[in-house]
Amino acid sequence: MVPIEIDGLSKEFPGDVLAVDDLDLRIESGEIFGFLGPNGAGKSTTINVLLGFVDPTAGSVSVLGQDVQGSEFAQTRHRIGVLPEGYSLYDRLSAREHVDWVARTKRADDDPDEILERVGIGDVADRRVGGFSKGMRQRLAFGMALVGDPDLLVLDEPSSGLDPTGMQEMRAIIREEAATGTTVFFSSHVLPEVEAVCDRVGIMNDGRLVAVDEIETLRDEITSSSRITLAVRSVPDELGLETLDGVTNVQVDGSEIHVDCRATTVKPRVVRYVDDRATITDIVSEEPSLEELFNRYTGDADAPDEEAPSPAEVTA
Ligand SMILES: Nc1ncnc2c1ncn2[C@@H]1O[C@H](COP(=O)(O)OP(=O)(O)OP(=O)(O)O)[C@@H](O)[C@H]1O
Repeated sequence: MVPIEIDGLSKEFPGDVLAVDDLDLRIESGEIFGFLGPNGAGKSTTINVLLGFVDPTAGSVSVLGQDVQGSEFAQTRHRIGVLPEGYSLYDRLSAREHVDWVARTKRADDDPDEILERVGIGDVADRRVGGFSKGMRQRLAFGMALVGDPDLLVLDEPSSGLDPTGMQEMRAIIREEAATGTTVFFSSHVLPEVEAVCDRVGIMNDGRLVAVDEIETLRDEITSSSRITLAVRSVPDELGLETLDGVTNVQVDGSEIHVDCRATTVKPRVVRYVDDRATITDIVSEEPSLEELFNRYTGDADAPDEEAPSPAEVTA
């Protein structure tokens, strides 16, 4: 059974807003999938369709083997752990009461204290949530998503409000969940977090999925962005590196040779080529960051977590 299968999904909102445009996506069991895109790209809409909260305008979506529009889907929801965007908590209830409430709704026998301990707020289990900081609320919402040992975790911006330690702890839990076969689908603007934990990423832009693959493969697809710098004792005259297949640019700066390659796989050939002609004293290999990939695929020169651009400003 494929945990998430999306075929030709489109969602149009009134006012001619095409939030999701003909999306095909398949997520495999146990996979940690990062769903990226600038503000307004269509991530939350896709997630809302996945959870059966929003009906598609076109296409079909099946989650844990069930059509999200079918009458059986209500039961399937119990097997999904969700951390939605803009979740609400009850200020007068304690953290334990929140987890307990989800456990009862899901008919799960989890020990709320164990869950709260796991997400790092075991010591405030009895405190009313009204006085919680943003990070504490986020940890609680994440804990609520973990109730019932879900087969699928759908997390919308899970690290929002978390400090670096909180992010690390959340990543560790995500990995633990995936190791036991849980599929994790999460949207994020925090690119290092995505890079650290995801098997594959999908990049949405203006309602369309503009890239989907392992980060390494996406890197390789970005031409001339993969750079290697070789320090040599002395640069030979007429090195001729430009003629090497896959090399897109060569710059010599003193005793350093900067070489742009079409793919990371070209780099070993560059090293061998130079090694045959000079004495190499140092090698520095640079990869484009996920942020560069993101900007490249979304055509957005600004940082991805800047203020929301209008849909018209987000171009493919
Ligand atoms: N209920 C709605 N009614 C009308 N338009 C909507 C509705 N929900 C979303 N949209 C529009 O659909 C587009 C996609 O929005 P969506 O919230 O899916 O983007 P997103 O990628 O999740 O953005 P963000 O990163 O800002 O959360 C936007 O243009 C948004 O204004």
